[in-house]
Amino acid sequence: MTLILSEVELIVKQIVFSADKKCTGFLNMYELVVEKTFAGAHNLRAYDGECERLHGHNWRVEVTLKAEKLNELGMVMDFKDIKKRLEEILSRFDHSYLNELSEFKEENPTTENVSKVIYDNLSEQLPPEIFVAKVKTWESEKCAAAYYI
Ligand SMILES: Nc1nc2c(c(=O)[nH]1)N=C([C@H](O)[C@H](O)COP(=O)(O)OP(=O)(O)OP(=O)(O)O)CN2
Repeated sequence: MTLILSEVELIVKQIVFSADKKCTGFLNMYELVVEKTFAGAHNLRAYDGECERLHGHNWRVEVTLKAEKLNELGMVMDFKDIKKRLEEILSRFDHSYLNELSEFKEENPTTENVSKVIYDNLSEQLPPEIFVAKVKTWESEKCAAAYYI
């Protein structure tokens, strides 16, 4: 039952997206994935355990874009372009103490929140025909959290 409900929810979201962005269909999409890394320190406020203390990670960020149509070059978006935008966003995070950034003054810089901040930042920059389907951030080789439509 849970699976069926989440599938319905996904389809409804895609229909809403299609209506918002004036796309005609929602089943056949192109997908583009790029990946970048950064090194950043953080501590999780109010966390009952060692993660409350200052520590660092080599984070890996995977961004998935989707579009219904390709541009005149046959691309969702040039890899160079999306990588540059992602790099610009991550340049603020790289070699920084994430808790000190404005985005994480109130919210804890968890992997979930890091993904959401990147998702929101990128979404603001993209033209309406391209959307950020998912941002998945890896805090370590085995732990990741994603924010997605
Ligand atoms: N849902 C989340 N859980 C945790 C997050 C998070 O961002 N989202 N973050 C942490 C801490 O940052 C912690 O440093 C990472 O925890 P963990 O993966 O357990 O790291 P370890 O290096 O201690 O892993 P081991 O496999 O135990 O060596 C915690 N939870």
